[in-house]
Amino acid sequence: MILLHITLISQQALLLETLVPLLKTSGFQFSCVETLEELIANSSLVIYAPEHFSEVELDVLQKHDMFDETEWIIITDGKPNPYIDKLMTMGASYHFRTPLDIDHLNEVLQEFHKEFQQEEEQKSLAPVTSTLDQFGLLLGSSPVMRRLYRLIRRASKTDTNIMLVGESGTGKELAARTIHEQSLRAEHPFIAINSAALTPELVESELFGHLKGAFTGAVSDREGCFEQGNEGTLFLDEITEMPVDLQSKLLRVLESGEFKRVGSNQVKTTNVRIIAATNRQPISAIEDGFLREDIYFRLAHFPIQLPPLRKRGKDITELAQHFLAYRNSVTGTHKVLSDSAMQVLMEYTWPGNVRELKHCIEQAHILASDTIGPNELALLKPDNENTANIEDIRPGTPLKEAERILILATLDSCSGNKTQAADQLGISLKTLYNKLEQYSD
Ligand SMILES: Nc1ncnc2c1ncn2[C@@H]1O[C@H](COP(=O)(O)OP(=O)(O)OP(=O)(O)O)[C@@H](O)[C@H]1O
Repeated sequence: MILLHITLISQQALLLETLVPLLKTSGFQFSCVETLEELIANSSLVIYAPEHFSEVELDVLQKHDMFDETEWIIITDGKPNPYIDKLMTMGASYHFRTPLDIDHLNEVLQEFHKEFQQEEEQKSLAPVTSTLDQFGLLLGSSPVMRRLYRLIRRASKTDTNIMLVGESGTGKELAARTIHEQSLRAEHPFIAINSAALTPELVESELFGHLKGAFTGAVSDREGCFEQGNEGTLFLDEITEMPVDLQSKLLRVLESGEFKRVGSNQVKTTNVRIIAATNRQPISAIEDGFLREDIYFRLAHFPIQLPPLRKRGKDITELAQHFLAYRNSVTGTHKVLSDSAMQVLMEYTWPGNVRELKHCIEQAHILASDTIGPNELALLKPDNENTANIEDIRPGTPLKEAERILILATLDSCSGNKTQAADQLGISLKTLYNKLEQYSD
């Protein structure tokens, strides 16, 4: 049996009297200490009931990254305290106020116990291709990823709309699928739509469907995502690229659950959960006119930030090992990464995040005979043909090749931000997507 540990930190006699019997029978291994400093490592869950909570305690928690691997339940007398608010934004799970609702607390403990146990069981079943933790479809063991897993776990239990914010290639779609698969809607469809990859007319018809003859090319009636995804989850990727007038229509559906197919007057109803994603920071997208403020507030009950790969420390090399192990298993090879290649991977800034890393390893696996060294990390080499070197454009360079180099170089100078690159190049985001797709073939 897996033993999970819970620690209570409190010096309050009355509270101890109520809590100790509950915790002793909660299924966790239990210990009780008086101060934060005495907290032992490897508790899965901590219940912290400080008499006073000030900047000093907050500092201790922050300094030791105490939220990275442990779930925290805070108990206070409920008086307003800005440091407690900060604590909650740092990743504490629950805040209970005295007098305690013991039944609710017990429910929460049982939920955590079940979740932890499932996690441990999954870990022991996982194939040993790497040492990375996996949560749903996401891989990564870094503190920032663990925090993300916690947020996702909490979000999955609710039915509110969600906004995922993160650079391109950080795994927003994987996160959305994970939330869906862990939610009560898991048995129903997950429908993904990328607003940037469609023309404004098509986005509307994709979302709401259309009647035959509603526009040129509408040769038959068609269901949109809101109908197909009824009872399920609708993933709206690149929401900030959706035309603003369409965002108003979307807002109406979010408020009323009602919509009309393009070309129809018949009102239909839908029950979908929206998970929207963007690689722009929402507040600046609102300021720049790319996102309606009201839609942001509708969607951002639960804003979740996905960390860029460069902030994920050792995840970089472990993900590289994971992608390599996968290629090895598919092709029956045993190729390895050299230490110097690992060093190069750690030093690179990864503007394209995990997607870029995956492609880089896949390509290196093809190029290397046994050992992948810095030379095989093709995407990172400045003189490689895949790298866009603007000096390579000369009179006589084939137009298509010049265009490819220019597009990739612009994307590189915008740190992988496609919207910004498309703006600078004077082309639509849709065109940029299409071009990049051609280059990846
Ligand atoms: N944490 C992760 N673990 C494993 N694979 C990942 C992770 N994050 C991203 N990937 C891989 O990287 C690629 C891009 O992921 P995904 O499409 O989810 O990113 P995104 O943030 O939605 O990108 P974009 O904004 O460009 O649409 C996929 O191949 C995915 O499998």
